[in-house]
Amino acid sequence: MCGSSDSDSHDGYLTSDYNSSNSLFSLNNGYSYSSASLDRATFDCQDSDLLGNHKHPMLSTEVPRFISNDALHSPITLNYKRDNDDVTYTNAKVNKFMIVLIGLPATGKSTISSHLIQCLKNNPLTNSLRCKVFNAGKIRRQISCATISKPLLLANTSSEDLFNPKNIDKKETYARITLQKLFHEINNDDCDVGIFDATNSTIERRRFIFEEVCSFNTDELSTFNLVPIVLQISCFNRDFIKYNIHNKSFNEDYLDKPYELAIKDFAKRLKHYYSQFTPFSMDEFNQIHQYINQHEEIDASLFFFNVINAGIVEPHSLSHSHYPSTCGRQIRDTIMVVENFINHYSQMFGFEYIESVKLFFEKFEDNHEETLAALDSVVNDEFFNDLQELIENNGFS
Ligand SMILES: Nc1ncnc2c1ncn2[C@@H]1O[C@H](COP(=O)(O)OP(=O)(O)O)[C@@H](O)[C@H]1O
Ligand SMILES: O=P(O)(O)OC[C@H]1O[C@@](CO)(OP(=O)(O)O)[C@@H](O)[C@@H]1O
Repeated sequence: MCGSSDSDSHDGYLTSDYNSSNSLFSLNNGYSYSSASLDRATFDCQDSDLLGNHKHPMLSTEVPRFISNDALHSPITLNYKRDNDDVTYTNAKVNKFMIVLIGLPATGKSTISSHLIQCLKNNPLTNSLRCKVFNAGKIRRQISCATISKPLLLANTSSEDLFNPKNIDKKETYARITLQKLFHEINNDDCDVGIFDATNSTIERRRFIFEEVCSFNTDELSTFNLVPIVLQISCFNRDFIKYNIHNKSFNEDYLDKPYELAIKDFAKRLKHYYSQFTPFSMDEFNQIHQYINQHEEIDASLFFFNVINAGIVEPHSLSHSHYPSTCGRQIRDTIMVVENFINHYSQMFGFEYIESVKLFFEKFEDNHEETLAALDSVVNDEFFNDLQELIENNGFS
């Protein structure tokens, strides 16, 4: 066990000075932002042994050959007939789903979201659900590009750096706008599964999100009930991280930047995130569940899944599901499909990804291109040791 322990902070969570009138989601005031109290809650680190895996890159392990190409390419579907007449209601409201992603930058959150959507679309139980990703980075770029018409201005000073913890308020604003967009589209019945794609890397952020979910669900004017699913994406393998950083240097933030500058900037961003990140734990799950039950005055549903190292680390012991006592078929079906996706992620998508990583490094070693040398010079052992130290200083080892 690691991380601080402070029993008062449990109360801080449960007695946040939050109310529906200062909610982000308010049908009467669609553009207000709440200021939830940000007391730090207790964190009981149950995943600490996993974080230690940095020291043992797993790429040397052969990708299992028993997986056929078919299994790699076609998402597994369940032989289970959907009963279209069975619509689940909670508090007389129709259920919709919100997937709250958690994970450091470049762990694969956006990629795995698109895989999940593919899987939901391919399953007869869930293919009628309209899924949409709400990406905080995309919203940030839309807003900042509209004002400065550039992909991302690289910061020269810490006060210019959006990802420096000093500037957390700016970053929170983009996240809130993104969340607001998700609630708005759910409420307008434009979407049935909203994926909130952001790092959601602090307990404070997650507390805010769940306060908003409660506010949405208890708002008399809203017609829908949101069923929250936490999906934590972790990546501890150094080769995976390095490959992902390389790919991140081509995203919209860096379109107009030279490769080396992009790599350096993204590496700096990662360090900021490692210094603040708190993984989601069962302790936090229980606190959130208790909070939702109290505020919604029902036996609320809450689900928690993990994808670790592209699914090659078995996450079963970390996942947790709380089905409400009167759980309808639609919730059970949807969760079953999500659970199936998680449990078979490596076969469906993970091994193919690992093949790409292996190919990348093989090519990299055979033909050490000048531009890629920049990757080695920035994302090296020293960098990984710094990340390890940052996360340890943050209370995890
Ligand atoms: N599971 C995965 N399958 C395929 N590619 C992946 C996977 N995870 C990461 N990647 C690669 O890493 C890059 C960064 O992943 P991304 O999904 O953008 O991470 P995040 O959303 O967590 O910042 C992607 O562009 C992709 O090339
Ligand atoms: O506000 P948080 O939760 O950090 O998440 C949003 C941030 O995550 C990032 C992290 O790199 O997402 P993305 O890579 O998907 O664009 C930033 O672009 C974005 O501003």
